Amino acid sequence: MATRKLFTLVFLKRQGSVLLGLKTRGLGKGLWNGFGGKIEDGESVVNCARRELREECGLMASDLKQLGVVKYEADFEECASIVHVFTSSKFEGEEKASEEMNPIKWYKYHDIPYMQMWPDSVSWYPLMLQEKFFSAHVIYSTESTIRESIIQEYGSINNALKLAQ
Ligand SMILES: Nc1[nH]c(=O)nc2c1ncn2[C@H]1C[C@H](O)[C@@H](COP(=O)(O)OP(=O)(O)OP(=O)(O)O)O1
Repeated sequence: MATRKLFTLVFLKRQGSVLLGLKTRGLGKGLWNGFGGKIEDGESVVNCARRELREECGLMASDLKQLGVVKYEADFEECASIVHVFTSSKFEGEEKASEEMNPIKWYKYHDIPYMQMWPDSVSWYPLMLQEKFFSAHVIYSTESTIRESIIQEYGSINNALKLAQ
């Protein structure tokens, strides 16, 4: 079986806005995104989501809910990436930028800067913003060109999780 890298990605929501950060380094540098990163050995998916959120924007979420799974493949890479997507609208702590995400900013849903984000974001953010359960399977042919994208909406997270198996 091809190797896979596992990630989390968290979106905090407040009154029609979502908190995004500008990534300063590594994968997705220079692009706005939610908060997340690689799942460490022995770490549960939800604990990774909590940890990365706190590390990258200073906030702690008390009701993280998994909405979806995004699977990324690329014609020029052996390894697939599985991203577990969460949301929360209950959080506390001191909101602050970090070394990895700077600045951080609340964006109204209609003002999300899709032109400065991963090209696949626009295809599944609408489901995520509406709190729908979903899966997205995205295949890139170059770093900025999507060759194929299959987005599906479900009644529960269980079907979406099949993409992570
Ligand atoms: N095509 C894509 N579209 C998207 O919206 N998010 C993506 C994506 N590919 C990866 N991501 C997300 C997953 C994850 O939340 C983040 C990348 O995580 P990183 O590589 O920064 O992980 P870490 O924070 O563990 O890294 P370091 O601390 O720098 O080692 O970007």
